[in-house]
Amino acid sequence: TRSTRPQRLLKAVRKHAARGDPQSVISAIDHFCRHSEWAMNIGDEKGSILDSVVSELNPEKVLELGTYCGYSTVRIARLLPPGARLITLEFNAGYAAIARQVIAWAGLEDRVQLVEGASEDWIPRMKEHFGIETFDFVFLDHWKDRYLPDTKLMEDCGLLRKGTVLLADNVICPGVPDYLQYVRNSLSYKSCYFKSHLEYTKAEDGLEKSVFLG
Ligand SMILES: Nc1ncnc2c1ncn2CCCCCNC(=O)c1cc(-c2ccc(F)cc2)cc(O)c1O
Ligand SMILES: [Mg+2]
Repeated sequence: TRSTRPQRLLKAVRKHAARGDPQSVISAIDHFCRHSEWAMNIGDEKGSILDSVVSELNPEKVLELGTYCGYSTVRIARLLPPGARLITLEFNAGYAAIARQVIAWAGLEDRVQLVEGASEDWIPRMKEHFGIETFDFVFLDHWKDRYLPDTKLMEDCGLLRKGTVLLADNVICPGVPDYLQYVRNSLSYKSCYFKSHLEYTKAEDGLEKSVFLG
């Protein structure tokens, strides 16, 4: 049977990236998506904005919603100190299987925990299952109609603290209007928009950075 796009992306990583070298994994995926097949990774342009937010914050506890092939997982994890932990949730078993291998190829498996399942099922279990009190940084890149309900769920589960940063991908394309309206109008968030482009295209997209005020 035909291979899947994530399988072809992993093959390109194995062919062109050096084991244990996260930057070469990032470059191999960006090259594949620009010159072979578009894929819904955050990409290099929005990825640089993600890098700057993570580097400035230096988070210890990170949650990523929506792993896909692990591109943003690698971008974030490569910037974390070895003691820091990144938990990434992926609903699709096929994507998760590829992401595990991409993360391992980058040599970052020691600070990444990939969990298969739906965000709404796992968010309420973060404390008892992973011993997490609160997250310092949350990257939202999963189903666009789950951004808002999952943010409210994280609030209700006490997973956000004064200063926790939420960074949301695709706030223009595909778009998350209900989430944007909430974080931009709620007195519990200080929000700002980073204008950019949809990965590997000229279409507008951007990231919304929202600091939880407690
Ligand atoms: N743990 C969990 N819980 C719930 N859902 C979960 C999950 N884990 C995964 N999912 C399910 C997410 C499926 C992928 C989400 N991302 C997207 O849908 C996405 C789409 C585009 C796009 C833009 C323009 C186009 F023309 C076409 C596509 C770009 C992006 O950067 C995207 O992130
Ligand atoms: Mg995205």
